[in-house]
Amino acid sequence: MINKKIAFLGAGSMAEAMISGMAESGTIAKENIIVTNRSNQDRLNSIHEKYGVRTVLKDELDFSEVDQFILAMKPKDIDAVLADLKDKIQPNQVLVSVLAGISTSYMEERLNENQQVIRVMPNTSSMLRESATALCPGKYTDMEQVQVAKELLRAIGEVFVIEEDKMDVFTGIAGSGPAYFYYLMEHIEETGRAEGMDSETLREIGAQTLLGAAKMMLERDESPTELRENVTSPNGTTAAGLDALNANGGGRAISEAVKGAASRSKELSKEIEGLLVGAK
Ligand SMILES: NC(=O)C1=CN([C@@H]2O[C@H](COP(=O)(O)OP(=O)(O)OC[C@H]3O[C@@H](n4cnc5c(N)ncnc54)[C@H](O)[C@@H]3O)[C@@H](O)[C@H]2O)C=CC1
Ligand SMILES: O=C(O)[C@@H]1CCC=N1
Repeated sequence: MINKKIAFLGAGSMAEAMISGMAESGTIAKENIIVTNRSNQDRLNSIHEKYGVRTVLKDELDFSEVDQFILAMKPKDIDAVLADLKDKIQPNQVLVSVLAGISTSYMEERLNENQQVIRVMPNTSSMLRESATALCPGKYTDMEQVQVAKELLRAIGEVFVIEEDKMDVFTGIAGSGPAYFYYLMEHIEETGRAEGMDSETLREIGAQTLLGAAKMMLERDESPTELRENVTSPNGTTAAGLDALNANGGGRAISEAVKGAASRSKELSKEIEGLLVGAK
């Protein structure tokens, strides 16, 4: 068990997914997880009741007791948060950000010299401890603190330490990725319903198919291409399905989804840095 205290700044859906996974994992004691937001006490009460973690409004947080802060607000709120944190956070404390598009250097430049920061990209499967999470440390972050963050994040799934210049594409693949699979399922369910099947059964069938394919990719040595070929009998049903996918731009649509999300991640950084006209 990790004997550190962490504080979430922001208690929205991503924070809740992480809190839920961490609270269940036994990696960190629930009383060492503190959750804050600006003003929504009802939301904090609900998180406390569901997960047994400590909750306080942000202005009531005792900063001195926290080892790692986890920033989990929207990217547009980052400047206000960093300005507020600058003189409160101590050199031995670490700022871990899950914000899409916010670079480690952006945070470092707005905090005191040599501040330890870590950029992370989880996904909402954190809730079931099945996230694919990326991590990259800033320039001044101790390896020991990186290890602590890694161990904590392992409580919510698999952790990949990557170069920061890969963070945008990682966001496009894994941060946003669950949404693509849900979208796929929405269409599968819709098609099955049109053929008279009920939604509940379809959900189970679709999810089990996805889970089986995911496990095949993780546990077998074959590449996705080989696995696909094994399903595809000559002149059979899969070949017909794949032909329809190709004819309708299925492969291209998937690539474009990843590229679109990655490019939005880049764009978010520019908007925040005020380099883009019409920034919000
Ligand atoms: N939702 C997702 O699947 C993922 C989200 N992220 C990142 O997580 C962040 C949060 O996203 P969501 O949870 O979806 O947003 P959300 O809107 O559900 O939650 C944001 C929360 O932050 C709070 N907040 C804003 N300013 C604050 C401050 N100064 N101090 C404390 N709390 C503050 C808001 O009241 C709100 O509760 C975003 O930056 C996003 O890029 C990263 C990976 C996946
Ligand atoms: O949609 C977003 O911007 C966030 C970041 C990755 C997933 N959700």
